[in-house]
This record gives sequence, structure tokens and C-alpha cells, in this order.
Amino acid sequence: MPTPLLDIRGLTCEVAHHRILDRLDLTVQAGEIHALLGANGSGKTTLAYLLMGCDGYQASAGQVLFQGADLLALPMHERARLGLTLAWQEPARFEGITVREYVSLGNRRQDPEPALERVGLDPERYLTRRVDKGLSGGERHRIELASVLSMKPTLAILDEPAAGIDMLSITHIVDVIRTLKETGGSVLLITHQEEVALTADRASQLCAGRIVFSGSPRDTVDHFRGRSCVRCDGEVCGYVRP
Ligand SMILES: Nc1ncnc2c1ncn2[C@@H]1O[C@H](COP(=O)(O)OP(=O)(O)OP(=O)(O)O)[C@@H](O)[C@H]1O
Repeated sequence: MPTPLLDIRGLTCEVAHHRILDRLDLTVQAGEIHALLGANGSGKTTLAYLLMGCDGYQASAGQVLFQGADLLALPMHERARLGLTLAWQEPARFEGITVREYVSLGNRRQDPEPALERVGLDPERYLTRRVDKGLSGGERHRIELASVLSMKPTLAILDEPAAGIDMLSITHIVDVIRTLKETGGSVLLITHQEEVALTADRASQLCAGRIVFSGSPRDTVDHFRGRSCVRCDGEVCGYVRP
């Protein structure tokens, strides 16, 4: 096995005195799309915030190596400089600037138009609009993804990239995920949507802060659905399922 791009070992994190991540082990290889599945509250977003170095999220134990570097020892901007980026579930940063500025924030040399086209938004209609409440939730989400695309990240963490996206446009999101890989990046793909998860190369299931299954996306989805979790016997993982 080659050295993983991201190598998480024994990661533990408490938020507001609750243990959210509990000795979590996970690897993402270079060039891999890795889907992360898990019930509501299992710790997926907490892991994303912790990896990015967001305020209030600190590991109490464990290690994270990113391209061999000790990620947890680095401030947020250093992590971003290494090519780690997160597409937020609720894109709300930099309210009021134009879509052109927003999409170019992480890479000023990159023309924002192709990235907007990739996410299915017509540059002529959107480039001069402001990123504010005048955009629909789905439009804001797509603009966020366009900004991630134009950054050309080494590892993009996408937290529910298809949330609020209409059924017909999910193909654009899948296309973005593939483009990130084709341009040399890797993706940690947090999703509840089966059709999005199945586009990954590999997948893992999180239950109560720990990885309980890793394998092909198909096997991981089936494991999640099957309530055969070794950690909770389906009781935690299963409670959101129909
Ligand atoms: N700042 C906080 N204060 C208190 N509890 C928190 C905080 N952040 C996260 N939690 C709790 O940690 C648990 C994990 O939350 P997290 O958002 O990581 O789950 P998730 O797997 O992303 O869920 P979802 O699928 O609903 O998005 C939840 O029970 C949540 O309430």
C-alpha cells in the first residue's frame, strides 16, 4: 500500500464535554474519492471541522498525517496552504461580495467561468450577482463548490455537496467530484445520498465517532442499511433509517 495522503489514527475529540470522535482511524489515498457515511450526529462534520482546524474543535488524542505532515500542529491557514479545503454545508462566508470574487478567492489566477459552468450555473447570469440571500440555497451551494474547484485542492472535504440540489442537477455535483479527482486531487465526501456515495472509489461508515466499516461504496451502503454495525448493533446507526 502506498503512503496515504491522509492518515488519521486514534483521533478523539470532545466538544462541550461530549466525546464526539472516539479513537477514529481513517485513511484517504492520493487520487481517491472516499465517501463517509453515518447517521445524523455520528460525527462527520465534527471530523471535517477538526481536520480544517476550526475554532472550538481540538483533538484530545490521536494523530493526523497529511502528506506526512503533522496536521494537528498546524494553524488553519497552513493547512489551507497544503491544499486542504472544505466546502461548507451552509456556505455563508463573505456575504455581499460578487460571485466572481467569491469563486476566485482561493485562486486569483484562475478564470472563474469554467468552474461556474461545471456546477451548471451560467457565468453571464451569475458572475456579477452578490453572494447574499438573493441566491437560492442550491445556487449558493453550487457557488461554494465552484470556489472549491477553482482552488484545485490536494484534498477537498465536501460536506453534503448535494444537499438542496434538485434531482436533475445532481449530475453536475457528481461531475465536480470527478473533476476534482481528474485534476489530481482527492476528496473526502460526506454524504447521505446513496447515488452520490456510489460514485466514490472507497467508503467508510462512521458510528458514534468511530469507523465501523470500510470497503467498496456498495458494500458500505449495504452495511449501513443492514444495521449490522459492530459498534451499536444498528441501534445508533439505524435510528434515522426508514
Ligand atoms: N459545538 C457543539 N456543541 C455541542 N454539541 C456539539 C457541537 N458540535 C457538535 N456537537 C454534537 O456532536 C455530535 C456530532 O455532530 P456532527 O455535526 O459532527 O454530526 P454529523 O455526523 O455531521 O451529523 P449530520 O448527519 O446530522 O450532519 C452531535 O450530537 C452534535 O450535537
